[in-house]
Amino acid sequence: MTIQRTMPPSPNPAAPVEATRVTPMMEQYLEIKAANPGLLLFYRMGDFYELFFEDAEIASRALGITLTKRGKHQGADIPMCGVPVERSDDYLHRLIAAGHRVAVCEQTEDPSAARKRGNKSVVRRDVVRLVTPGTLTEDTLLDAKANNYLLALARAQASSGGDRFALAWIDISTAEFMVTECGAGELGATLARINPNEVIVSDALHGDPDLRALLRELPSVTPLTRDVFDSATAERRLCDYFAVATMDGLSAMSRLEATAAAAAVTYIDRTQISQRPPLSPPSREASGSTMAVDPATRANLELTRTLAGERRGSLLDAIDLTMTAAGSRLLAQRLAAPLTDTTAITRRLDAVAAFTSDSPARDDIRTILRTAPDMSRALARLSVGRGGPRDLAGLRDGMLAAGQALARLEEFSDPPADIAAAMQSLRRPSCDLARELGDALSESLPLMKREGGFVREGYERALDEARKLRDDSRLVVAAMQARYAEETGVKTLKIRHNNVLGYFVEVTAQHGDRLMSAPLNATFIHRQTLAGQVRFTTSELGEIEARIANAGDRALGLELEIFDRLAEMAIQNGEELRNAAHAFAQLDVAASLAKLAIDENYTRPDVDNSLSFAVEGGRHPVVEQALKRAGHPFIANACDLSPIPSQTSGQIWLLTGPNMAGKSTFLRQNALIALMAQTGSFVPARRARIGIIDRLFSRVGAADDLARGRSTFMVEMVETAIILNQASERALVILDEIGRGTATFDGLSIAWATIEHLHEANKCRGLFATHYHELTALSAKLPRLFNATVRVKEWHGEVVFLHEVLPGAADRSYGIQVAKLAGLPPSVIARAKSVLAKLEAQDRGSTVRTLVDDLPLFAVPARAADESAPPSETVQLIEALKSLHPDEMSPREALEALYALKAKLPKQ
Ligand SMILES: Nc1ncnc2c1ncn2[C@@H]1O[C@H](COP(=O)(O)OP(=O)(O)OP(=O)(O)O)[C@@H](O)[C@H]1O
Repeated sequence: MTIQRTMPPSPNPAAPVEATRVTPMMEQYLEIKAANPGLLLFYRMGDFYELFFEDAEIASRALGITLTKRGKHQGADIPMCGVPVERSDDYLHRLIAAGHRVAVCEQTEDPSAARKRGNKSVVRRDVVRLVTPGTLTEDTLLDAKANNYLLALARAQASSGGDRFALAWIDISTAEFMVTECGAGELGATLARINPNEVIVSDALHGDPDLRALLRELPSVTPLTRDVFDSATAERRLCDYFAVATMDGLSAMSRLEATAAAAAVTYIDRTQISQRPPLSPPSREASGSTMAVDPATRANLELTRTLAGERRGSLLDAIDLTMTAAGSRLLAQRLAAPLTDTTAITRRLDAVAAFTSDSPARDDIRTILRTAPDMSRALARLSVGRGGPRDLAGLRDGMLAAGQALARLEEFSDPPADIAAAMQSLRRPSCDLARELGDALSESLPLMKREGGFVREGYERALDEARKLRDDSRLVVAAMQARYAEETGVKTLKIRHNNVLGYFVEVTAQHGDRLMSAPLNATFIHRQTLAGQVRFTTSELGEIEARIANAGDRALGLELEIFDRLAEMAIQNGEELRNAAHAFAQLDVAASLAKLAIDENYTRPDVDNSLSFAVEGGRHPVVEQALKRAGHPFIANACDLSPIPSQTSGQIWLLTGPNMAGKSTFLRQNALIALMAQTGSFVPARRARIGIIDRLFSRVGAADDLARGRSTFMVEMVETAIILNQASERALVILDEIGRGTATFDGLSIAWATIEHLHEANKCRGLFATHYHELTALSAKLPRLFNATVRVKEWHGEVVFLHEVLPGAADRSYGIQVAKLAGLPPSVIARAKSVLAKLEAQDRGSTVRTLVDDLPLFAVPARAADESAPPSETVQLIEALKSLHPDEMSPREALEALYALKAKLPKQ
C-alpha cells in the first residue's frame, strides 16, 4: 500500500490579505488533518462526512463522486466532496479496498453547545477511529467467510545470520489473538498461511532491502515508529491492555513474541481510540505444529483460490458445506494450517467420524446451526460501541441455538473429545442474559439503535409511559386537525410535519385568505405560502409539538439506556459467548466434513508418525466434483510412496504419460489427500495411510512472474532451489514438468540432477511428472525411484485417455494427437508428424544409457558431491609432479620426466 501524505496546498503569495485569512472551521480541520498524516480525513458536518483538498480529489476519483468547492483557503478554492453518514460504510469499504486508510472525525458536542460559546465558535470535533484494512468490525466491511487479520511482524537480528521473526495476529471482529515465532526460511510460508489483511512493521523493517520482496507481496503494509516495537515496554503495554498486573497468567511468550503482540495491541489502541475491543489472551502456536506450505504451493494447489483468483473452483470451495460464516472461517483456517500432531488430528477425525456414523444427529445439528448467527462478530461490534439491536438479537438467538444444540448432543452416549469440549462451552453462556434479551427485544428490529422501537412493550414501565405520551399526543394532533377543519369550515385542512417548520396547518391556496383574515387570524399565524398551499401555525400546535418531541426524546433516551445496559451485560459475558461461538464453529466444521464424507464417499485416513504414504483408490476432490456435474466418472488411482520399495511403490514416483492423460491431476490429488488428512478431514480415497508430512512443496514448471521481473524459467529454478535446499525426509514434494522452460537438453539435465538430489540427499517422498522419457532410465540405479505412467489407448490413429496410473514408462507423448484435438490446422499436424519421425530417428537413448552406467554421483551422496573435485587424470598428474625432485635430477632426467608427464595428459 502506498500511504498518501495529503496536505493542503501551500499559501498563494499573490492572494490578498482578506482572502488568506483562515476560517475557524478550516483552522480546526487543518489541525486535525496534520495530526493524522497518511490518512484520508472524514470530517463530520451534519449528516455528511466531508473531505477537503487532496483528500477530496483522491476520494472523488476512488469513489466516483462529484468533486465540488467549498470556500477559499489562502486565496484558492477548496476542493471538497462528501459522503452521507447513512451510507458511509459502503464508501469506507471501497476506500479501504483501494488501499487507503481513513480517519473518522466526529462532532463531539451538540451544535447548540458551540453556539452558547459564541456565534463564531466551531463545534468540537475529534477523530474517534482510524479505519484500516486490519481493524474492521462492521459486517458491511467484512467478508463473512474470512478472518480479517491484523498482523504485527517483529525481528530479532542475530549477528551470526539466522534472524528470528515473531508474528502476532489479531482478528478484532472475533477477538482471536495468536503469536508464533519462526526463522527467516519459514517466514513466507507462515505469512501465506495466516493471510493477513494488514501487516504492521517498524520503519526499520519496512526499509530493509532483504524483506522488500516479501513485504511487497502483502496486501497492505503499515510502517510504524520504533516505539511501537520497543521490547522494553512490551510487557507493560500488554498488561495495560488486558488490565492485568503480569502477563504470566495470560500466556507464555518469548520476548520477541511479546514485542510483536504489544505492537499489535498498541496499533489497535491507536486506531480504535475511544474503544478498546476485548481480545482473547494471546495463544501461542508452537513452531512446527503446522505443515509448512509456502505461497507458491498454496497457489499451485488452489487451496483457497484458483490460479485465476476465484474462490469457486478452489479446494476450500469444494469441501465447504458449513452452515455458518464462523464455521466457514474455521474451515479456511484449518485448511491453511494442517497439523503435524497426530493426537490433535485424531481428535478432529474422531469428531467427524461421530457425525458420519450418526446421520440424524448430523442433520439435526446442521439444522440448528442454520439459525445460529455470527455471535463473535456481533459481540465485537457491541464491545466497540458499533453494535445495533440486531447484534443483541444475534446473541439471543445464538444462546437459544446453543441450548438446542446441547440438548441434541447430549444424546451421544460417549461423545469424542472435541465434541465433548464443544458441549462444555455451550453449557456456559449466561441464562440471565438470554432471558433478559428475550424479554427486552421486539419482534422486528431496526438496524440502528438511534432509530428506536427495538424494546418490547411491557419491558420497562417508564418507557411504556413515554411512548404512550408520545403516541397520545399524536392522537391529539389528529383530533385537533378535525376540530380545526370544523372551526374553519375547510374540510381539506391538514396538520403536517416537516423538519423545517415542525408541525403546521396546511390549506389549499384558495382557503388561505380566510385563515389570514379575522377572526381566524387570531388563532392561525401565517408561516409560508407555496404555489398551491398556505401554511400556518397555532400556539396550541406549538405546545403539542414540544410535548411530542419531549416524549419521543425521552422514549428514545430510555431505549438507548436499555441498549447500553444489555450491551454491557453481553460484554460481561463475553468470554463465555465467544467460547460458545467457537464451539458452534467447531461443530459446524465437524458436521459439514461428515456430510461431505458421506455425499462424496470419502474415507477416514490413518495418520501416524511413520514415513508411509499409501493411498488406494485416490481421487482429486475438485476435479471429481466437476466431472460429476458433467456426468463423467473420475478414475481412481493408487499411490504408494512407502520407503521400502516394492513392485508397486517407491519413495519417488516418476510419472510419464501423454499430454492430457491426467498427470497433473494425479500429482495434485495426492498432495491434497495428505493435506486434507492432516487438516482432520476424511479424504477422497478408498484407503489412505499418511505418515506426517512437515512440509509440502508443489511446483509447476513455467509459471510466469513477470510482475517481479523474473523470467518464467528463472522462477522455476528459484522455486526448485528452495525445495532442494529445504525438503527434509518428512517433506512431500510435487514437481510437475520441472525443466520444460529451457532448451531440451538443459531441461533434461536439470530434471535428471534434481531427481538424483531428491533421492540421495533430501530422501523425501515425491512425485515428479515429466515428458522427458529418458529420465525413466534412472530407476535402474535409484532403488527408491519408481516409474509410473498414465495409460492411453490408440484407436484408429486417435488417442483415447484412460486416466489409469500403472507401473511402467510411457513410450511417447502423443503431443501431436492432442494438438490435433485442439484444432491445429491439418497441414501443421502433417508437417509436425514428419519432423517428429526424423527426430526420433536420431537416438537419444544411447547417451542416456552411458549416463546411467557412468554416474560418479552415485558414489558420493549428492549433497556432498563436490563440483570442484579434479578428474582422475589431473590427480595422477599432481601425484607424478609431487614425486619429482628437480634438485636431484640431471637435465636429461628432467627432460624425460617432462615427456612422461605430457604423456599422462588426457588425449583430446
Ligand atoms: N483420474 C481421472 N479421471 C477422469 N478424468 C481425469 C482424470 N485425471 C485427469 N482427468 C481429466 O483429464 C484432464 C487433463 O488432466 P491433466 O491436466 O492432469 O493432464 P496432464 O497429463 O497433466 O496433461 P499435460 O501433460 O498436457 O499437462 C483433466 O482436466 C480432467 O478432466
